[in-house]
Amino acid sequence: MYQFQIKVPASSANIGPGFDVLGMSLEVYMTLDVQVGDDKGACVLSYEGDGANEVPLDIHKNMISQTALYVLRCHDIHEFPLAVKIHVKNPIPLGRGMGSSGSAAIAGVLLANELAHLKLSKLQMMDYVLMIERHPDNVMASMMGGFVGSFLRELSDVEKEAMIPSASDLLTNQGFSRPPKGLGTYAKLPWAPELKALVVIPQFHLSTSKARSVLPSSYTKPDVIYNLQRLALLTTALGQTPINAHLIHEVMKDKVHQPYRSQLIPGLQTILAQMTPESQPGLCGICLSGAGPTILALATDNYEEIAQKMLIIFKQNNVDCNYLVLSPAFEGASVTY
Ligand SMILES: Nc1ncnc2c1ncn2[C@@H]1O[C@H](COP(=O)(O)OP(=O)(O)O)[C@@H](O)[C@H]1O
Ligand SMILES: N[C@@H](CCOP(=O)(O)O)C(=O)O
Repeated sequence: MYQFQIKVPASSANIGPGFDVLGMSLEVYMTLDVQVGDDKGACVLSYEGDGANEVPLDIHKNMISQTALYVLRCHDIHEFPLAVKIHVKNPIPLGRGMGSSGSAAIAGVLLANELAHLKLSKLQMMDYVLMIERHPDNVMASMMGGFVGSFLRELSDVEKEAMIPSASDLLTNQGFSRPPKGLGTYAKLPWAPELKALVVIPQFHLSTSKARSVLPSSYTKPDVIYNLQRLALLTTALGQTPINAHLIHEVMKDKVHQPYRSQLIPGLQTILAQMTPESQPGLCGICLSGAGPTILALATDNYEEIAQKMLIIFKQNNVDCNYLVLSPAFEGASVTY
């Protein structure tokens, strides 16, 4: 018998104008305590934490084990190689824009990699993660750690066919294809040590698929230019000391996803309009975290005061929230024996 622990941080993706491009890992960790037996046998899942009442424990329905089984199938292995007990502790809130599904997919790929001794590198494992999550920003940050920019490789027509089965078909084994190799490329970006992430987490779920369904299929040239100009400066502005709060506030503005998603998040527009470095000393930039409804405020001080102001605006919109002040999880996902 042997045991190991998988640890995967949460994430906050997009960071304003970097839709599907930028992400930061957050030091809230989902852990899997894994005990592997000596013989063949069942895979038994147990779970505590956020979503304990809704996350299925059937290995063919749970996203972590489904992802692990998908990776094993890609290596012509059709069940867990040995009996295994997996205890999941998950403090990452589900369906809130803090990357819970991405972290679950990463945990599943790391699990398969260990159980079948696949010896895949983190970047190779990302090919499987990206078949499930399809956008790189949140998962690349959780896997690699820190503040990360990423993109997906352009695919040939043959490779595009591999992407035809939906993630849900791959997970439920209704469809099958292996990932194209080298799908994701990333760079770790500088992060000023005085910057912390204040996440204000509304008490309602918004699935990423619903939040993507309200986005338009095309954008105007001025809106694209607006985001590109800010994105270019943002990648430097968040790494500079001393912090330039006014610059950060301006370059975290977005016209590609937030305006469309505000219909799903009561209070978002007011928060983005009212919360500025002038009105809230210590605040730098503010944006939707991932697909929402969580708000990410980057700040250097006065976290409690900034959070309370946002809680009041959400309350005026009948939304209750809690909040956390977090640093980036610089190490990313890990496995320890
Ligand atoms: N630890 C987990 N174990 C199993 N499934 C999970 C876990 N975390 C997330 N999920 C799945 O991912 C869904 C949420 O994903 P999504 O809508 O993308 O929101 P998020 O912004 O939290 O990633 C959950 O409803 C659940 O199906
Ligand atoms: N770029 C994606 C990021 C989704 O992140 P999540 O944390 O909400 O899963 C998007 O904005 O749709």
